Amino acid sequence: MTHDPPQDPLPVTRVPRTGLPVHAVVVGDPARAAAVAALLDGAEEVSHHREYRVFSGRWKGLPVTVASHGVGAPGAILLFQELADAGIRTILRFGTAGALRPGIGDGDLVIAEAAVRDDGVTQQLLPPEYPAVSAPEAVLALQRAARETGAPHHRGIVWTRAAFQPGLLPLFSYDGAGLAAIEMELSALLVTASLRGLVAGGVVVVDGVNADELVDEEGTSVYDPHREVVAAGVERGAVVSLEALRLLAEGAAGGTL
Ligand SMILES: O=P(O)(O)O[C@H]1O[C@H](CO)[C@@H](O)[C@H]1O
Ligand SMILES: O=c1cc[nH]c(=O)[nH]1
Repeated sequence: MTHDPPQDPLPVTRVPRTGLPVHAVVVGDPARAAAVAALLDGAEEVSHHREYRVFSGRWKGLPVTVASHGVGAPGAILLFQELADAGIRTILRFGTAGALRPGIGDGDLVIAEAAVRDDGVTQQLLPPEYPAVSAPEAVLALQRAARETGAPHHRGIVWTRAAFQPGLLPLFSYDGAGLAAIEMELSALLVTASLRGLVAGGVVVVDGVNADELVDEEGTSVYDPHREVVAAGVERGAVVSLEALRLLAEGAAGGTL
């Protein structure tokens, strides 16, 4: 899984300008990118610069790209933009998140229908009224893949929030708004996809919430991604993401919204 440096790479992420498979799974953690790539046939590392580690391979015959974007939307959006520049057409984010809604447990998957744009970067690109929405076919593909894989899953709006650690300011309360999960990059992907004409969506594995006031003790716990229940969810989520990409490529998402 080694690589020669790509010729004429894109400037920030150093991904190759041409030749990447057009369907991609993106994850925060470079080690998770390697773990997802290990599920592929013929996986090869294409490039690795900063937090941006990129693999290509085949999932059930479909050529796919797997890439890491690091923590935080301002850095992640640079990968999303450069993947679009490299000709990628479909991007699913496979991340981790805290659950915000009762009934969503650790290790469960949350399929994003949309995201709150609290990401710390897209506010500088376009007005706050602009929505961050998943492609409906991406929602359906992820839902069908989760059902067929037997992965416990939920659907809902995700809160993308730039600050992970609590500070002195109180957290805005979305009580009553029905948000499903909190993470840090998805809205930047969804906005980029709308601006660039890509198909995008996201699925996150619940690993606990990093803010005491958000913890729902009946469902999710305090933040601890290093548990067996999370590892099992990540294994299921990796397969769900790749399978959803395949359904999207075949135009076979199916199901009802
Ligand atoms: O597991 P990933 O994909 O990195 O996602 C979540 O985990 C990180 C925080 O620990 C943030 O990037 C957040 O969005
Ligand atoms: O970004 C994240 C990820 C997991 N849990 C959180 O509360 N936030």
